[in-house]
Amino acid sequence: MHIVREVTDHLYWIGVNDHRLALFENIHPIPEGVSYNSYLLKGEKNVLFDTVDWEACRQMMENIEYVLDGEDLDYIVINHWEPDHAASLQVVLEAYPNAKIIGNQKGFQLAEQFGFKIDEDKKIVVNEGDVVEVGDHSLTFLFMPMVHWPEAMVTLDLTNGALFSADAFGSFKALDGKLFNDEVDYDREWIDENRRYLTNIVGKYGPHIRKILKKAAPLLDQIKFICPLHGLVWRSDFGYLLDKYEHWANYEPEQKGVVICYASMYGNTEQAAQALASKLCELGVENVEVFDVSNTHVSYLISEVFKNSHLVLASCTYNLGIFPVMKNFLEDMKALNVQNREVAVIENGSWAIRSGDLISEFLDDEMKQMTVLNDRITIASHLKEGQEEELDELAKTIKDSLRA
Ligand SMILES: Cc1cc2nc3c(=O)[nH]c(=O)nc-3n(C[C@H](O)[C@H](O)[C@H](O)COP(=O)(O)O)c2cc1C
Repeated sequence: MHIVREVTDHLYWIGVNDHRLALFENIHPIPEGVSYNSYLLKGEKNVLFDTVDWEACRQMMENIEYVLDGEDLDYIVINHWEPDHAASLQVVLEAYPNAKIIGNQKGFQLAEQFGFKIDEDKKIVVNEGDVVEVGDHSLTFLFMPMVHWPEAMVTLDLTNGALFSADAFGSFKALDGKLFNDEVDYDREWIDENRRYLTNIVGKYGPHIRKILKKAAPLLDQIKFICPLHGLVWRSDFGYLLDKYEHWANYEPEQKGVVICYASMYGNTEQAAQALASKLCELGVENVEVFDVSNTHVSYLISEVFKNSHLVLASCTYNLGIFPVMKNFLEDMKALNVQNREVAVIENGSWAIRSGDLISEFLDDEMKQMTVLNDRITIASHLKEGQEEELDELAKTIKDSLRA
């Protein structure tokens, strides 16, 4: 049975939802699933835009067959050769051997590396800005290297205004029947999974995202649909989405808020984190969130850090080092280029307390523009009664800094 939705006249979403995959890229949990989007234009020439993960191939093939309704496939545009989008290409080619493949030079190199067998006379190699006529539609191409692979490009159908944006503007979360951004309450139901996808997968490439946003700006008037390879199709409210991307790509927080992340074995560091959270809330600070680093997948922590302006790192000492899960979180922040945040540190230890110094050194030496607030709290095993004042001071410092 086909599962197809119309994007606009003659253009169909023929993608597939996946609720079975536990870990996207075998690393990021996706409890709400993911969609692999593929699109089919049925016109004077029939054009397929990207394919789907191997896992989802059978459903996509049924969808293609239904839309083509006995006609042949003329072209396949591959914007991105990552296997969750290109893996099913070989099967499509076997079913529709006359189809020509439109891609860029780097993409075809990758295709060869991944073992695709594509006849030379089937390849149409495009350069940035080329216009290719496919029947009554004209396609043009913008390259967006490292968002998030080197060959990635977007294709704009100049005839109907559909931008096939590859992984840009993509999101975790299965569509489950919905297709358009205006069919959901995006800010409530989708933005967190969108942010988690973007920040963890292409967070590192903020400057590259800025470049493609700049390149695409003059074309904005012509874009009527943004069709990413994961998540919803956008047909309204582009400003909302672009604003979010501007923040993420510039490493600017979306809101004033405090993310308290603690790493604790016996609960004493945790107690300090919770006490600080309660004091902040009592002072009227909004957007306070607390996370146990041991029990929260790091992709959620990264997403929260991109969203908020302030971070509290509370860690016990472990073999003269930072507690391993906290160290991993720091390394991940560094790898994803997190920067420009205000940070407070709480340390704990029972005989040689080192975690505070080490966290501060990491923030100063390994990351960019991370401002460490002065009032570090040091706990010798368990918070002493007299330390309440220190917590009050820290809460006040954070509040003042949020106001600045
Ligand atoms: C394997 C292991 C290594 C530790 N290494 C250190 C250390 O190097 N320096 C130190 O002061 N405390 C060390 N500790 C003790 C804890 O950091 C300390 O008891 C701390 O108060 C625990 O905080 P928590 O209650 O939040 O887990 C270690 C504990 C364990 C189990």
